[in-house]
Amino acid sequence: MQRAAHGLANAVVRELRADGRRIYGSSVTVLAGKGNNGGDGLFAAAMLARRGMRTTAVLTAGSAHPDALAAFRAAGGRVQPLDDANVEELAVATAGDDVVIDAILGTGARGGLNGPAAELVAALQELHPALVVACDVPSGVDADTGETHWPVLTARLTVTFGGAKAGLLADPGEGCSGRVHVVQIGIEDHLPSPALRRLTVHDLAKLLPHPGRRAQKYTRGVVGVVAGSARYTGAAALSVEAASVSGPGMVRYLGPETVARQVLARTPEAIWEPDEPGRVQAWLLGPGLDGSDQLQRAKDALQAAYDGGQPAVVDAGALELLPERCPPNWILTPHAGELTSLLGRSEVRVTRDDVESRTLHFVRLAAEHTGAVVLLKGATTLIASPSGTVFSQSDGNPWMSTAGSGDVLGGILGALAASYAASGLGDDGPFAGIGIGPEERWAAVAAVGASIHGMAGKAASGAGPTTAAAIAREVPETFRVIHKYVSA
Ligand SMILES: NC(=O)C1=CN([C@@H]2O[C@H](COP(=O)(O)OP(=O)(O)OC[C@H]3O[C@@H](n4cnc5c(N)ncnc54)[C@H](O)[C@@H]3O)[C@@H](O)[C@H]2O)[C@@H](O)CC1
Ligand SMILES: Nc1ncnc2c1ncn2[C@@H]1O[C@H](COP(=O)(O)OP(=O)(O)O)[C@@H](O)[C@H]1O
Ligand SMILES: [K+]
Repeated sequence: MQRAAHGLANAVVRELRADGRRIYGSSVTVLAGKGNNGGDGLFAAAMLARRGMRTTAVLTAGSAHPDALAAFRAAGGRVQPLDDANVEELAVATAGDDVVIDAILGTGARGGLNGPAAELVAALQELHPALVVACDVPSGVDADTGETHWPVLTARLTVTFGGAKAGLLADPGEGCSGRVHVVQIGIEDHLPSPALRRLTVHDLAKLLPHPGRRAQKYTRGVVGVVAGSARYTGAAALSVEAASVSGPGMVRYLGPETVARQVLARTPEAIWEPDEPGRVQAWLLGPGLDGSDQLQRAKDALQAAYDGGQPAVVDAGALELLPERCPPNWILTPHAGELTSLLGRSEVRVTRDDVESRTLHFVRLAAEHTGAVVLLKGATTLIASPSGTVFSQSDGNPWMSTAGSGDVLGGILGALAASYAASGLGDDGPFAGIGIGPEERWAAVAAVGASIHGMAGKAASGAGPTTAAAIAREVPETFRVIHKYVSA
């Protein structure tokens, strides 16, 4: 507990300094529940009091961790028990402080806040405190799932102990957590492996395909794309362009001539295949499909992938064409609405709101039911392997929620699938090197793609508007940025 509290207090100090604030004389209120989470918060506040901060503890449950409360009092902290009568007054006083530490509930929570604690948090959230730091997990967020019991005080920073909890890496929990800082407290070897894995840029540097000296276009992977239609020409143009800049040996485009002309005007490197495609190592099927001819091409390609054992990235309209059970090297890329329909195909009746409030649960369920890798798009992208492993990538920014952004993601994924299919995902390769087992490698490939898409989008946006085309144009530079981390 001392290590956790120390890590929390240090993080508060760093955050204040980064804001250009002095530590001595600044004010902090810790909202402390009765369990060990409150104990961590009180010990941390005691350390901050000893550094000259004005500290208040609002006890949300009447009692508090006895040793931590004693340490807090001994350090000169002021104690305020919360009750029905003083909620408003304490909310206003707390919102005026330089820092609020949320230490009401941690991993021992059952359900969310209620009573005066819920009222206090709801009132504080409205008052927008300057800096909220959550202790271990924002109170009300389920640490194991990211499911959220409102109200929750949105944190700028969550200081968590031992390892990043799944609830901090899956929406809606991630949306309440801000940046996540992990403090090692010496119990790491005894913890089970984390339920969610997030690839870092160092992981990406190890995993990205890199052409060998004697590479030629067929050994680098050929991706076949069935996308777009007379109505949605842009989906074809964007997905082919994105595939083409994501490092395959070649892109073959299948579609009507009118669309192909526009695709080739943008990406002259692509090959148009009116109907019978040449050899491909992986497929991208679905963005912007419309009309019976394009749907038929997608069906034929899906069948070819099934018969030939090739990976297929299946998006948008092509999600309707899936067999009951997919091969494990297929990557389905629904957004929350499409996941709702996908689950409906296996008699799981849910709404989009259900999916958005339980992202981890439903992405896992979809992978289990379809047998494929399922990549659920959103601010945080979750990628579930049918074997049960889930990756979580959150590298983009909200400006990326723009028409065609998903088509670009499809192109990146199709190209990566072709590259890895051509080079193999062998047992002694880089995936094994970072502890990714054979049954979770296609999910890792999808996580690599989601991460590249996010990084490219963030670079294209800076902190302002961007377009899908601009995201695609940033992909080669994103590869170069990642390669700088090789052996770093
Ligand atoms: N497990 C460990 O090894 C470590 C745990 N630590 C801290 O301990 C925390 C977990 O502590 P606890 O197990 O005491 O649990 P919590 O501090 O999360 O809270 C549990 C207490 O709150 C009550 N409670 C549960 N749900 C409630 C609700 N909805 N409304 C009001 N009260 C509720 C429980 O009856 C219990 O008394 C972690 O989050 C972390 O901050 C750290 O000190 C480091 C080590
Ligand atoms: N708030 C957000 N922050 C970051 N990325 C986002 C956000 N919202 C959506 N995205 C990403 O943008 C893309 C949108 O894809 P999609 O929903 O298929 O849109 P479209 O069909 O218009 O291309 C996905 O990759 C998704 O992860
Ligand atoms: K907390």
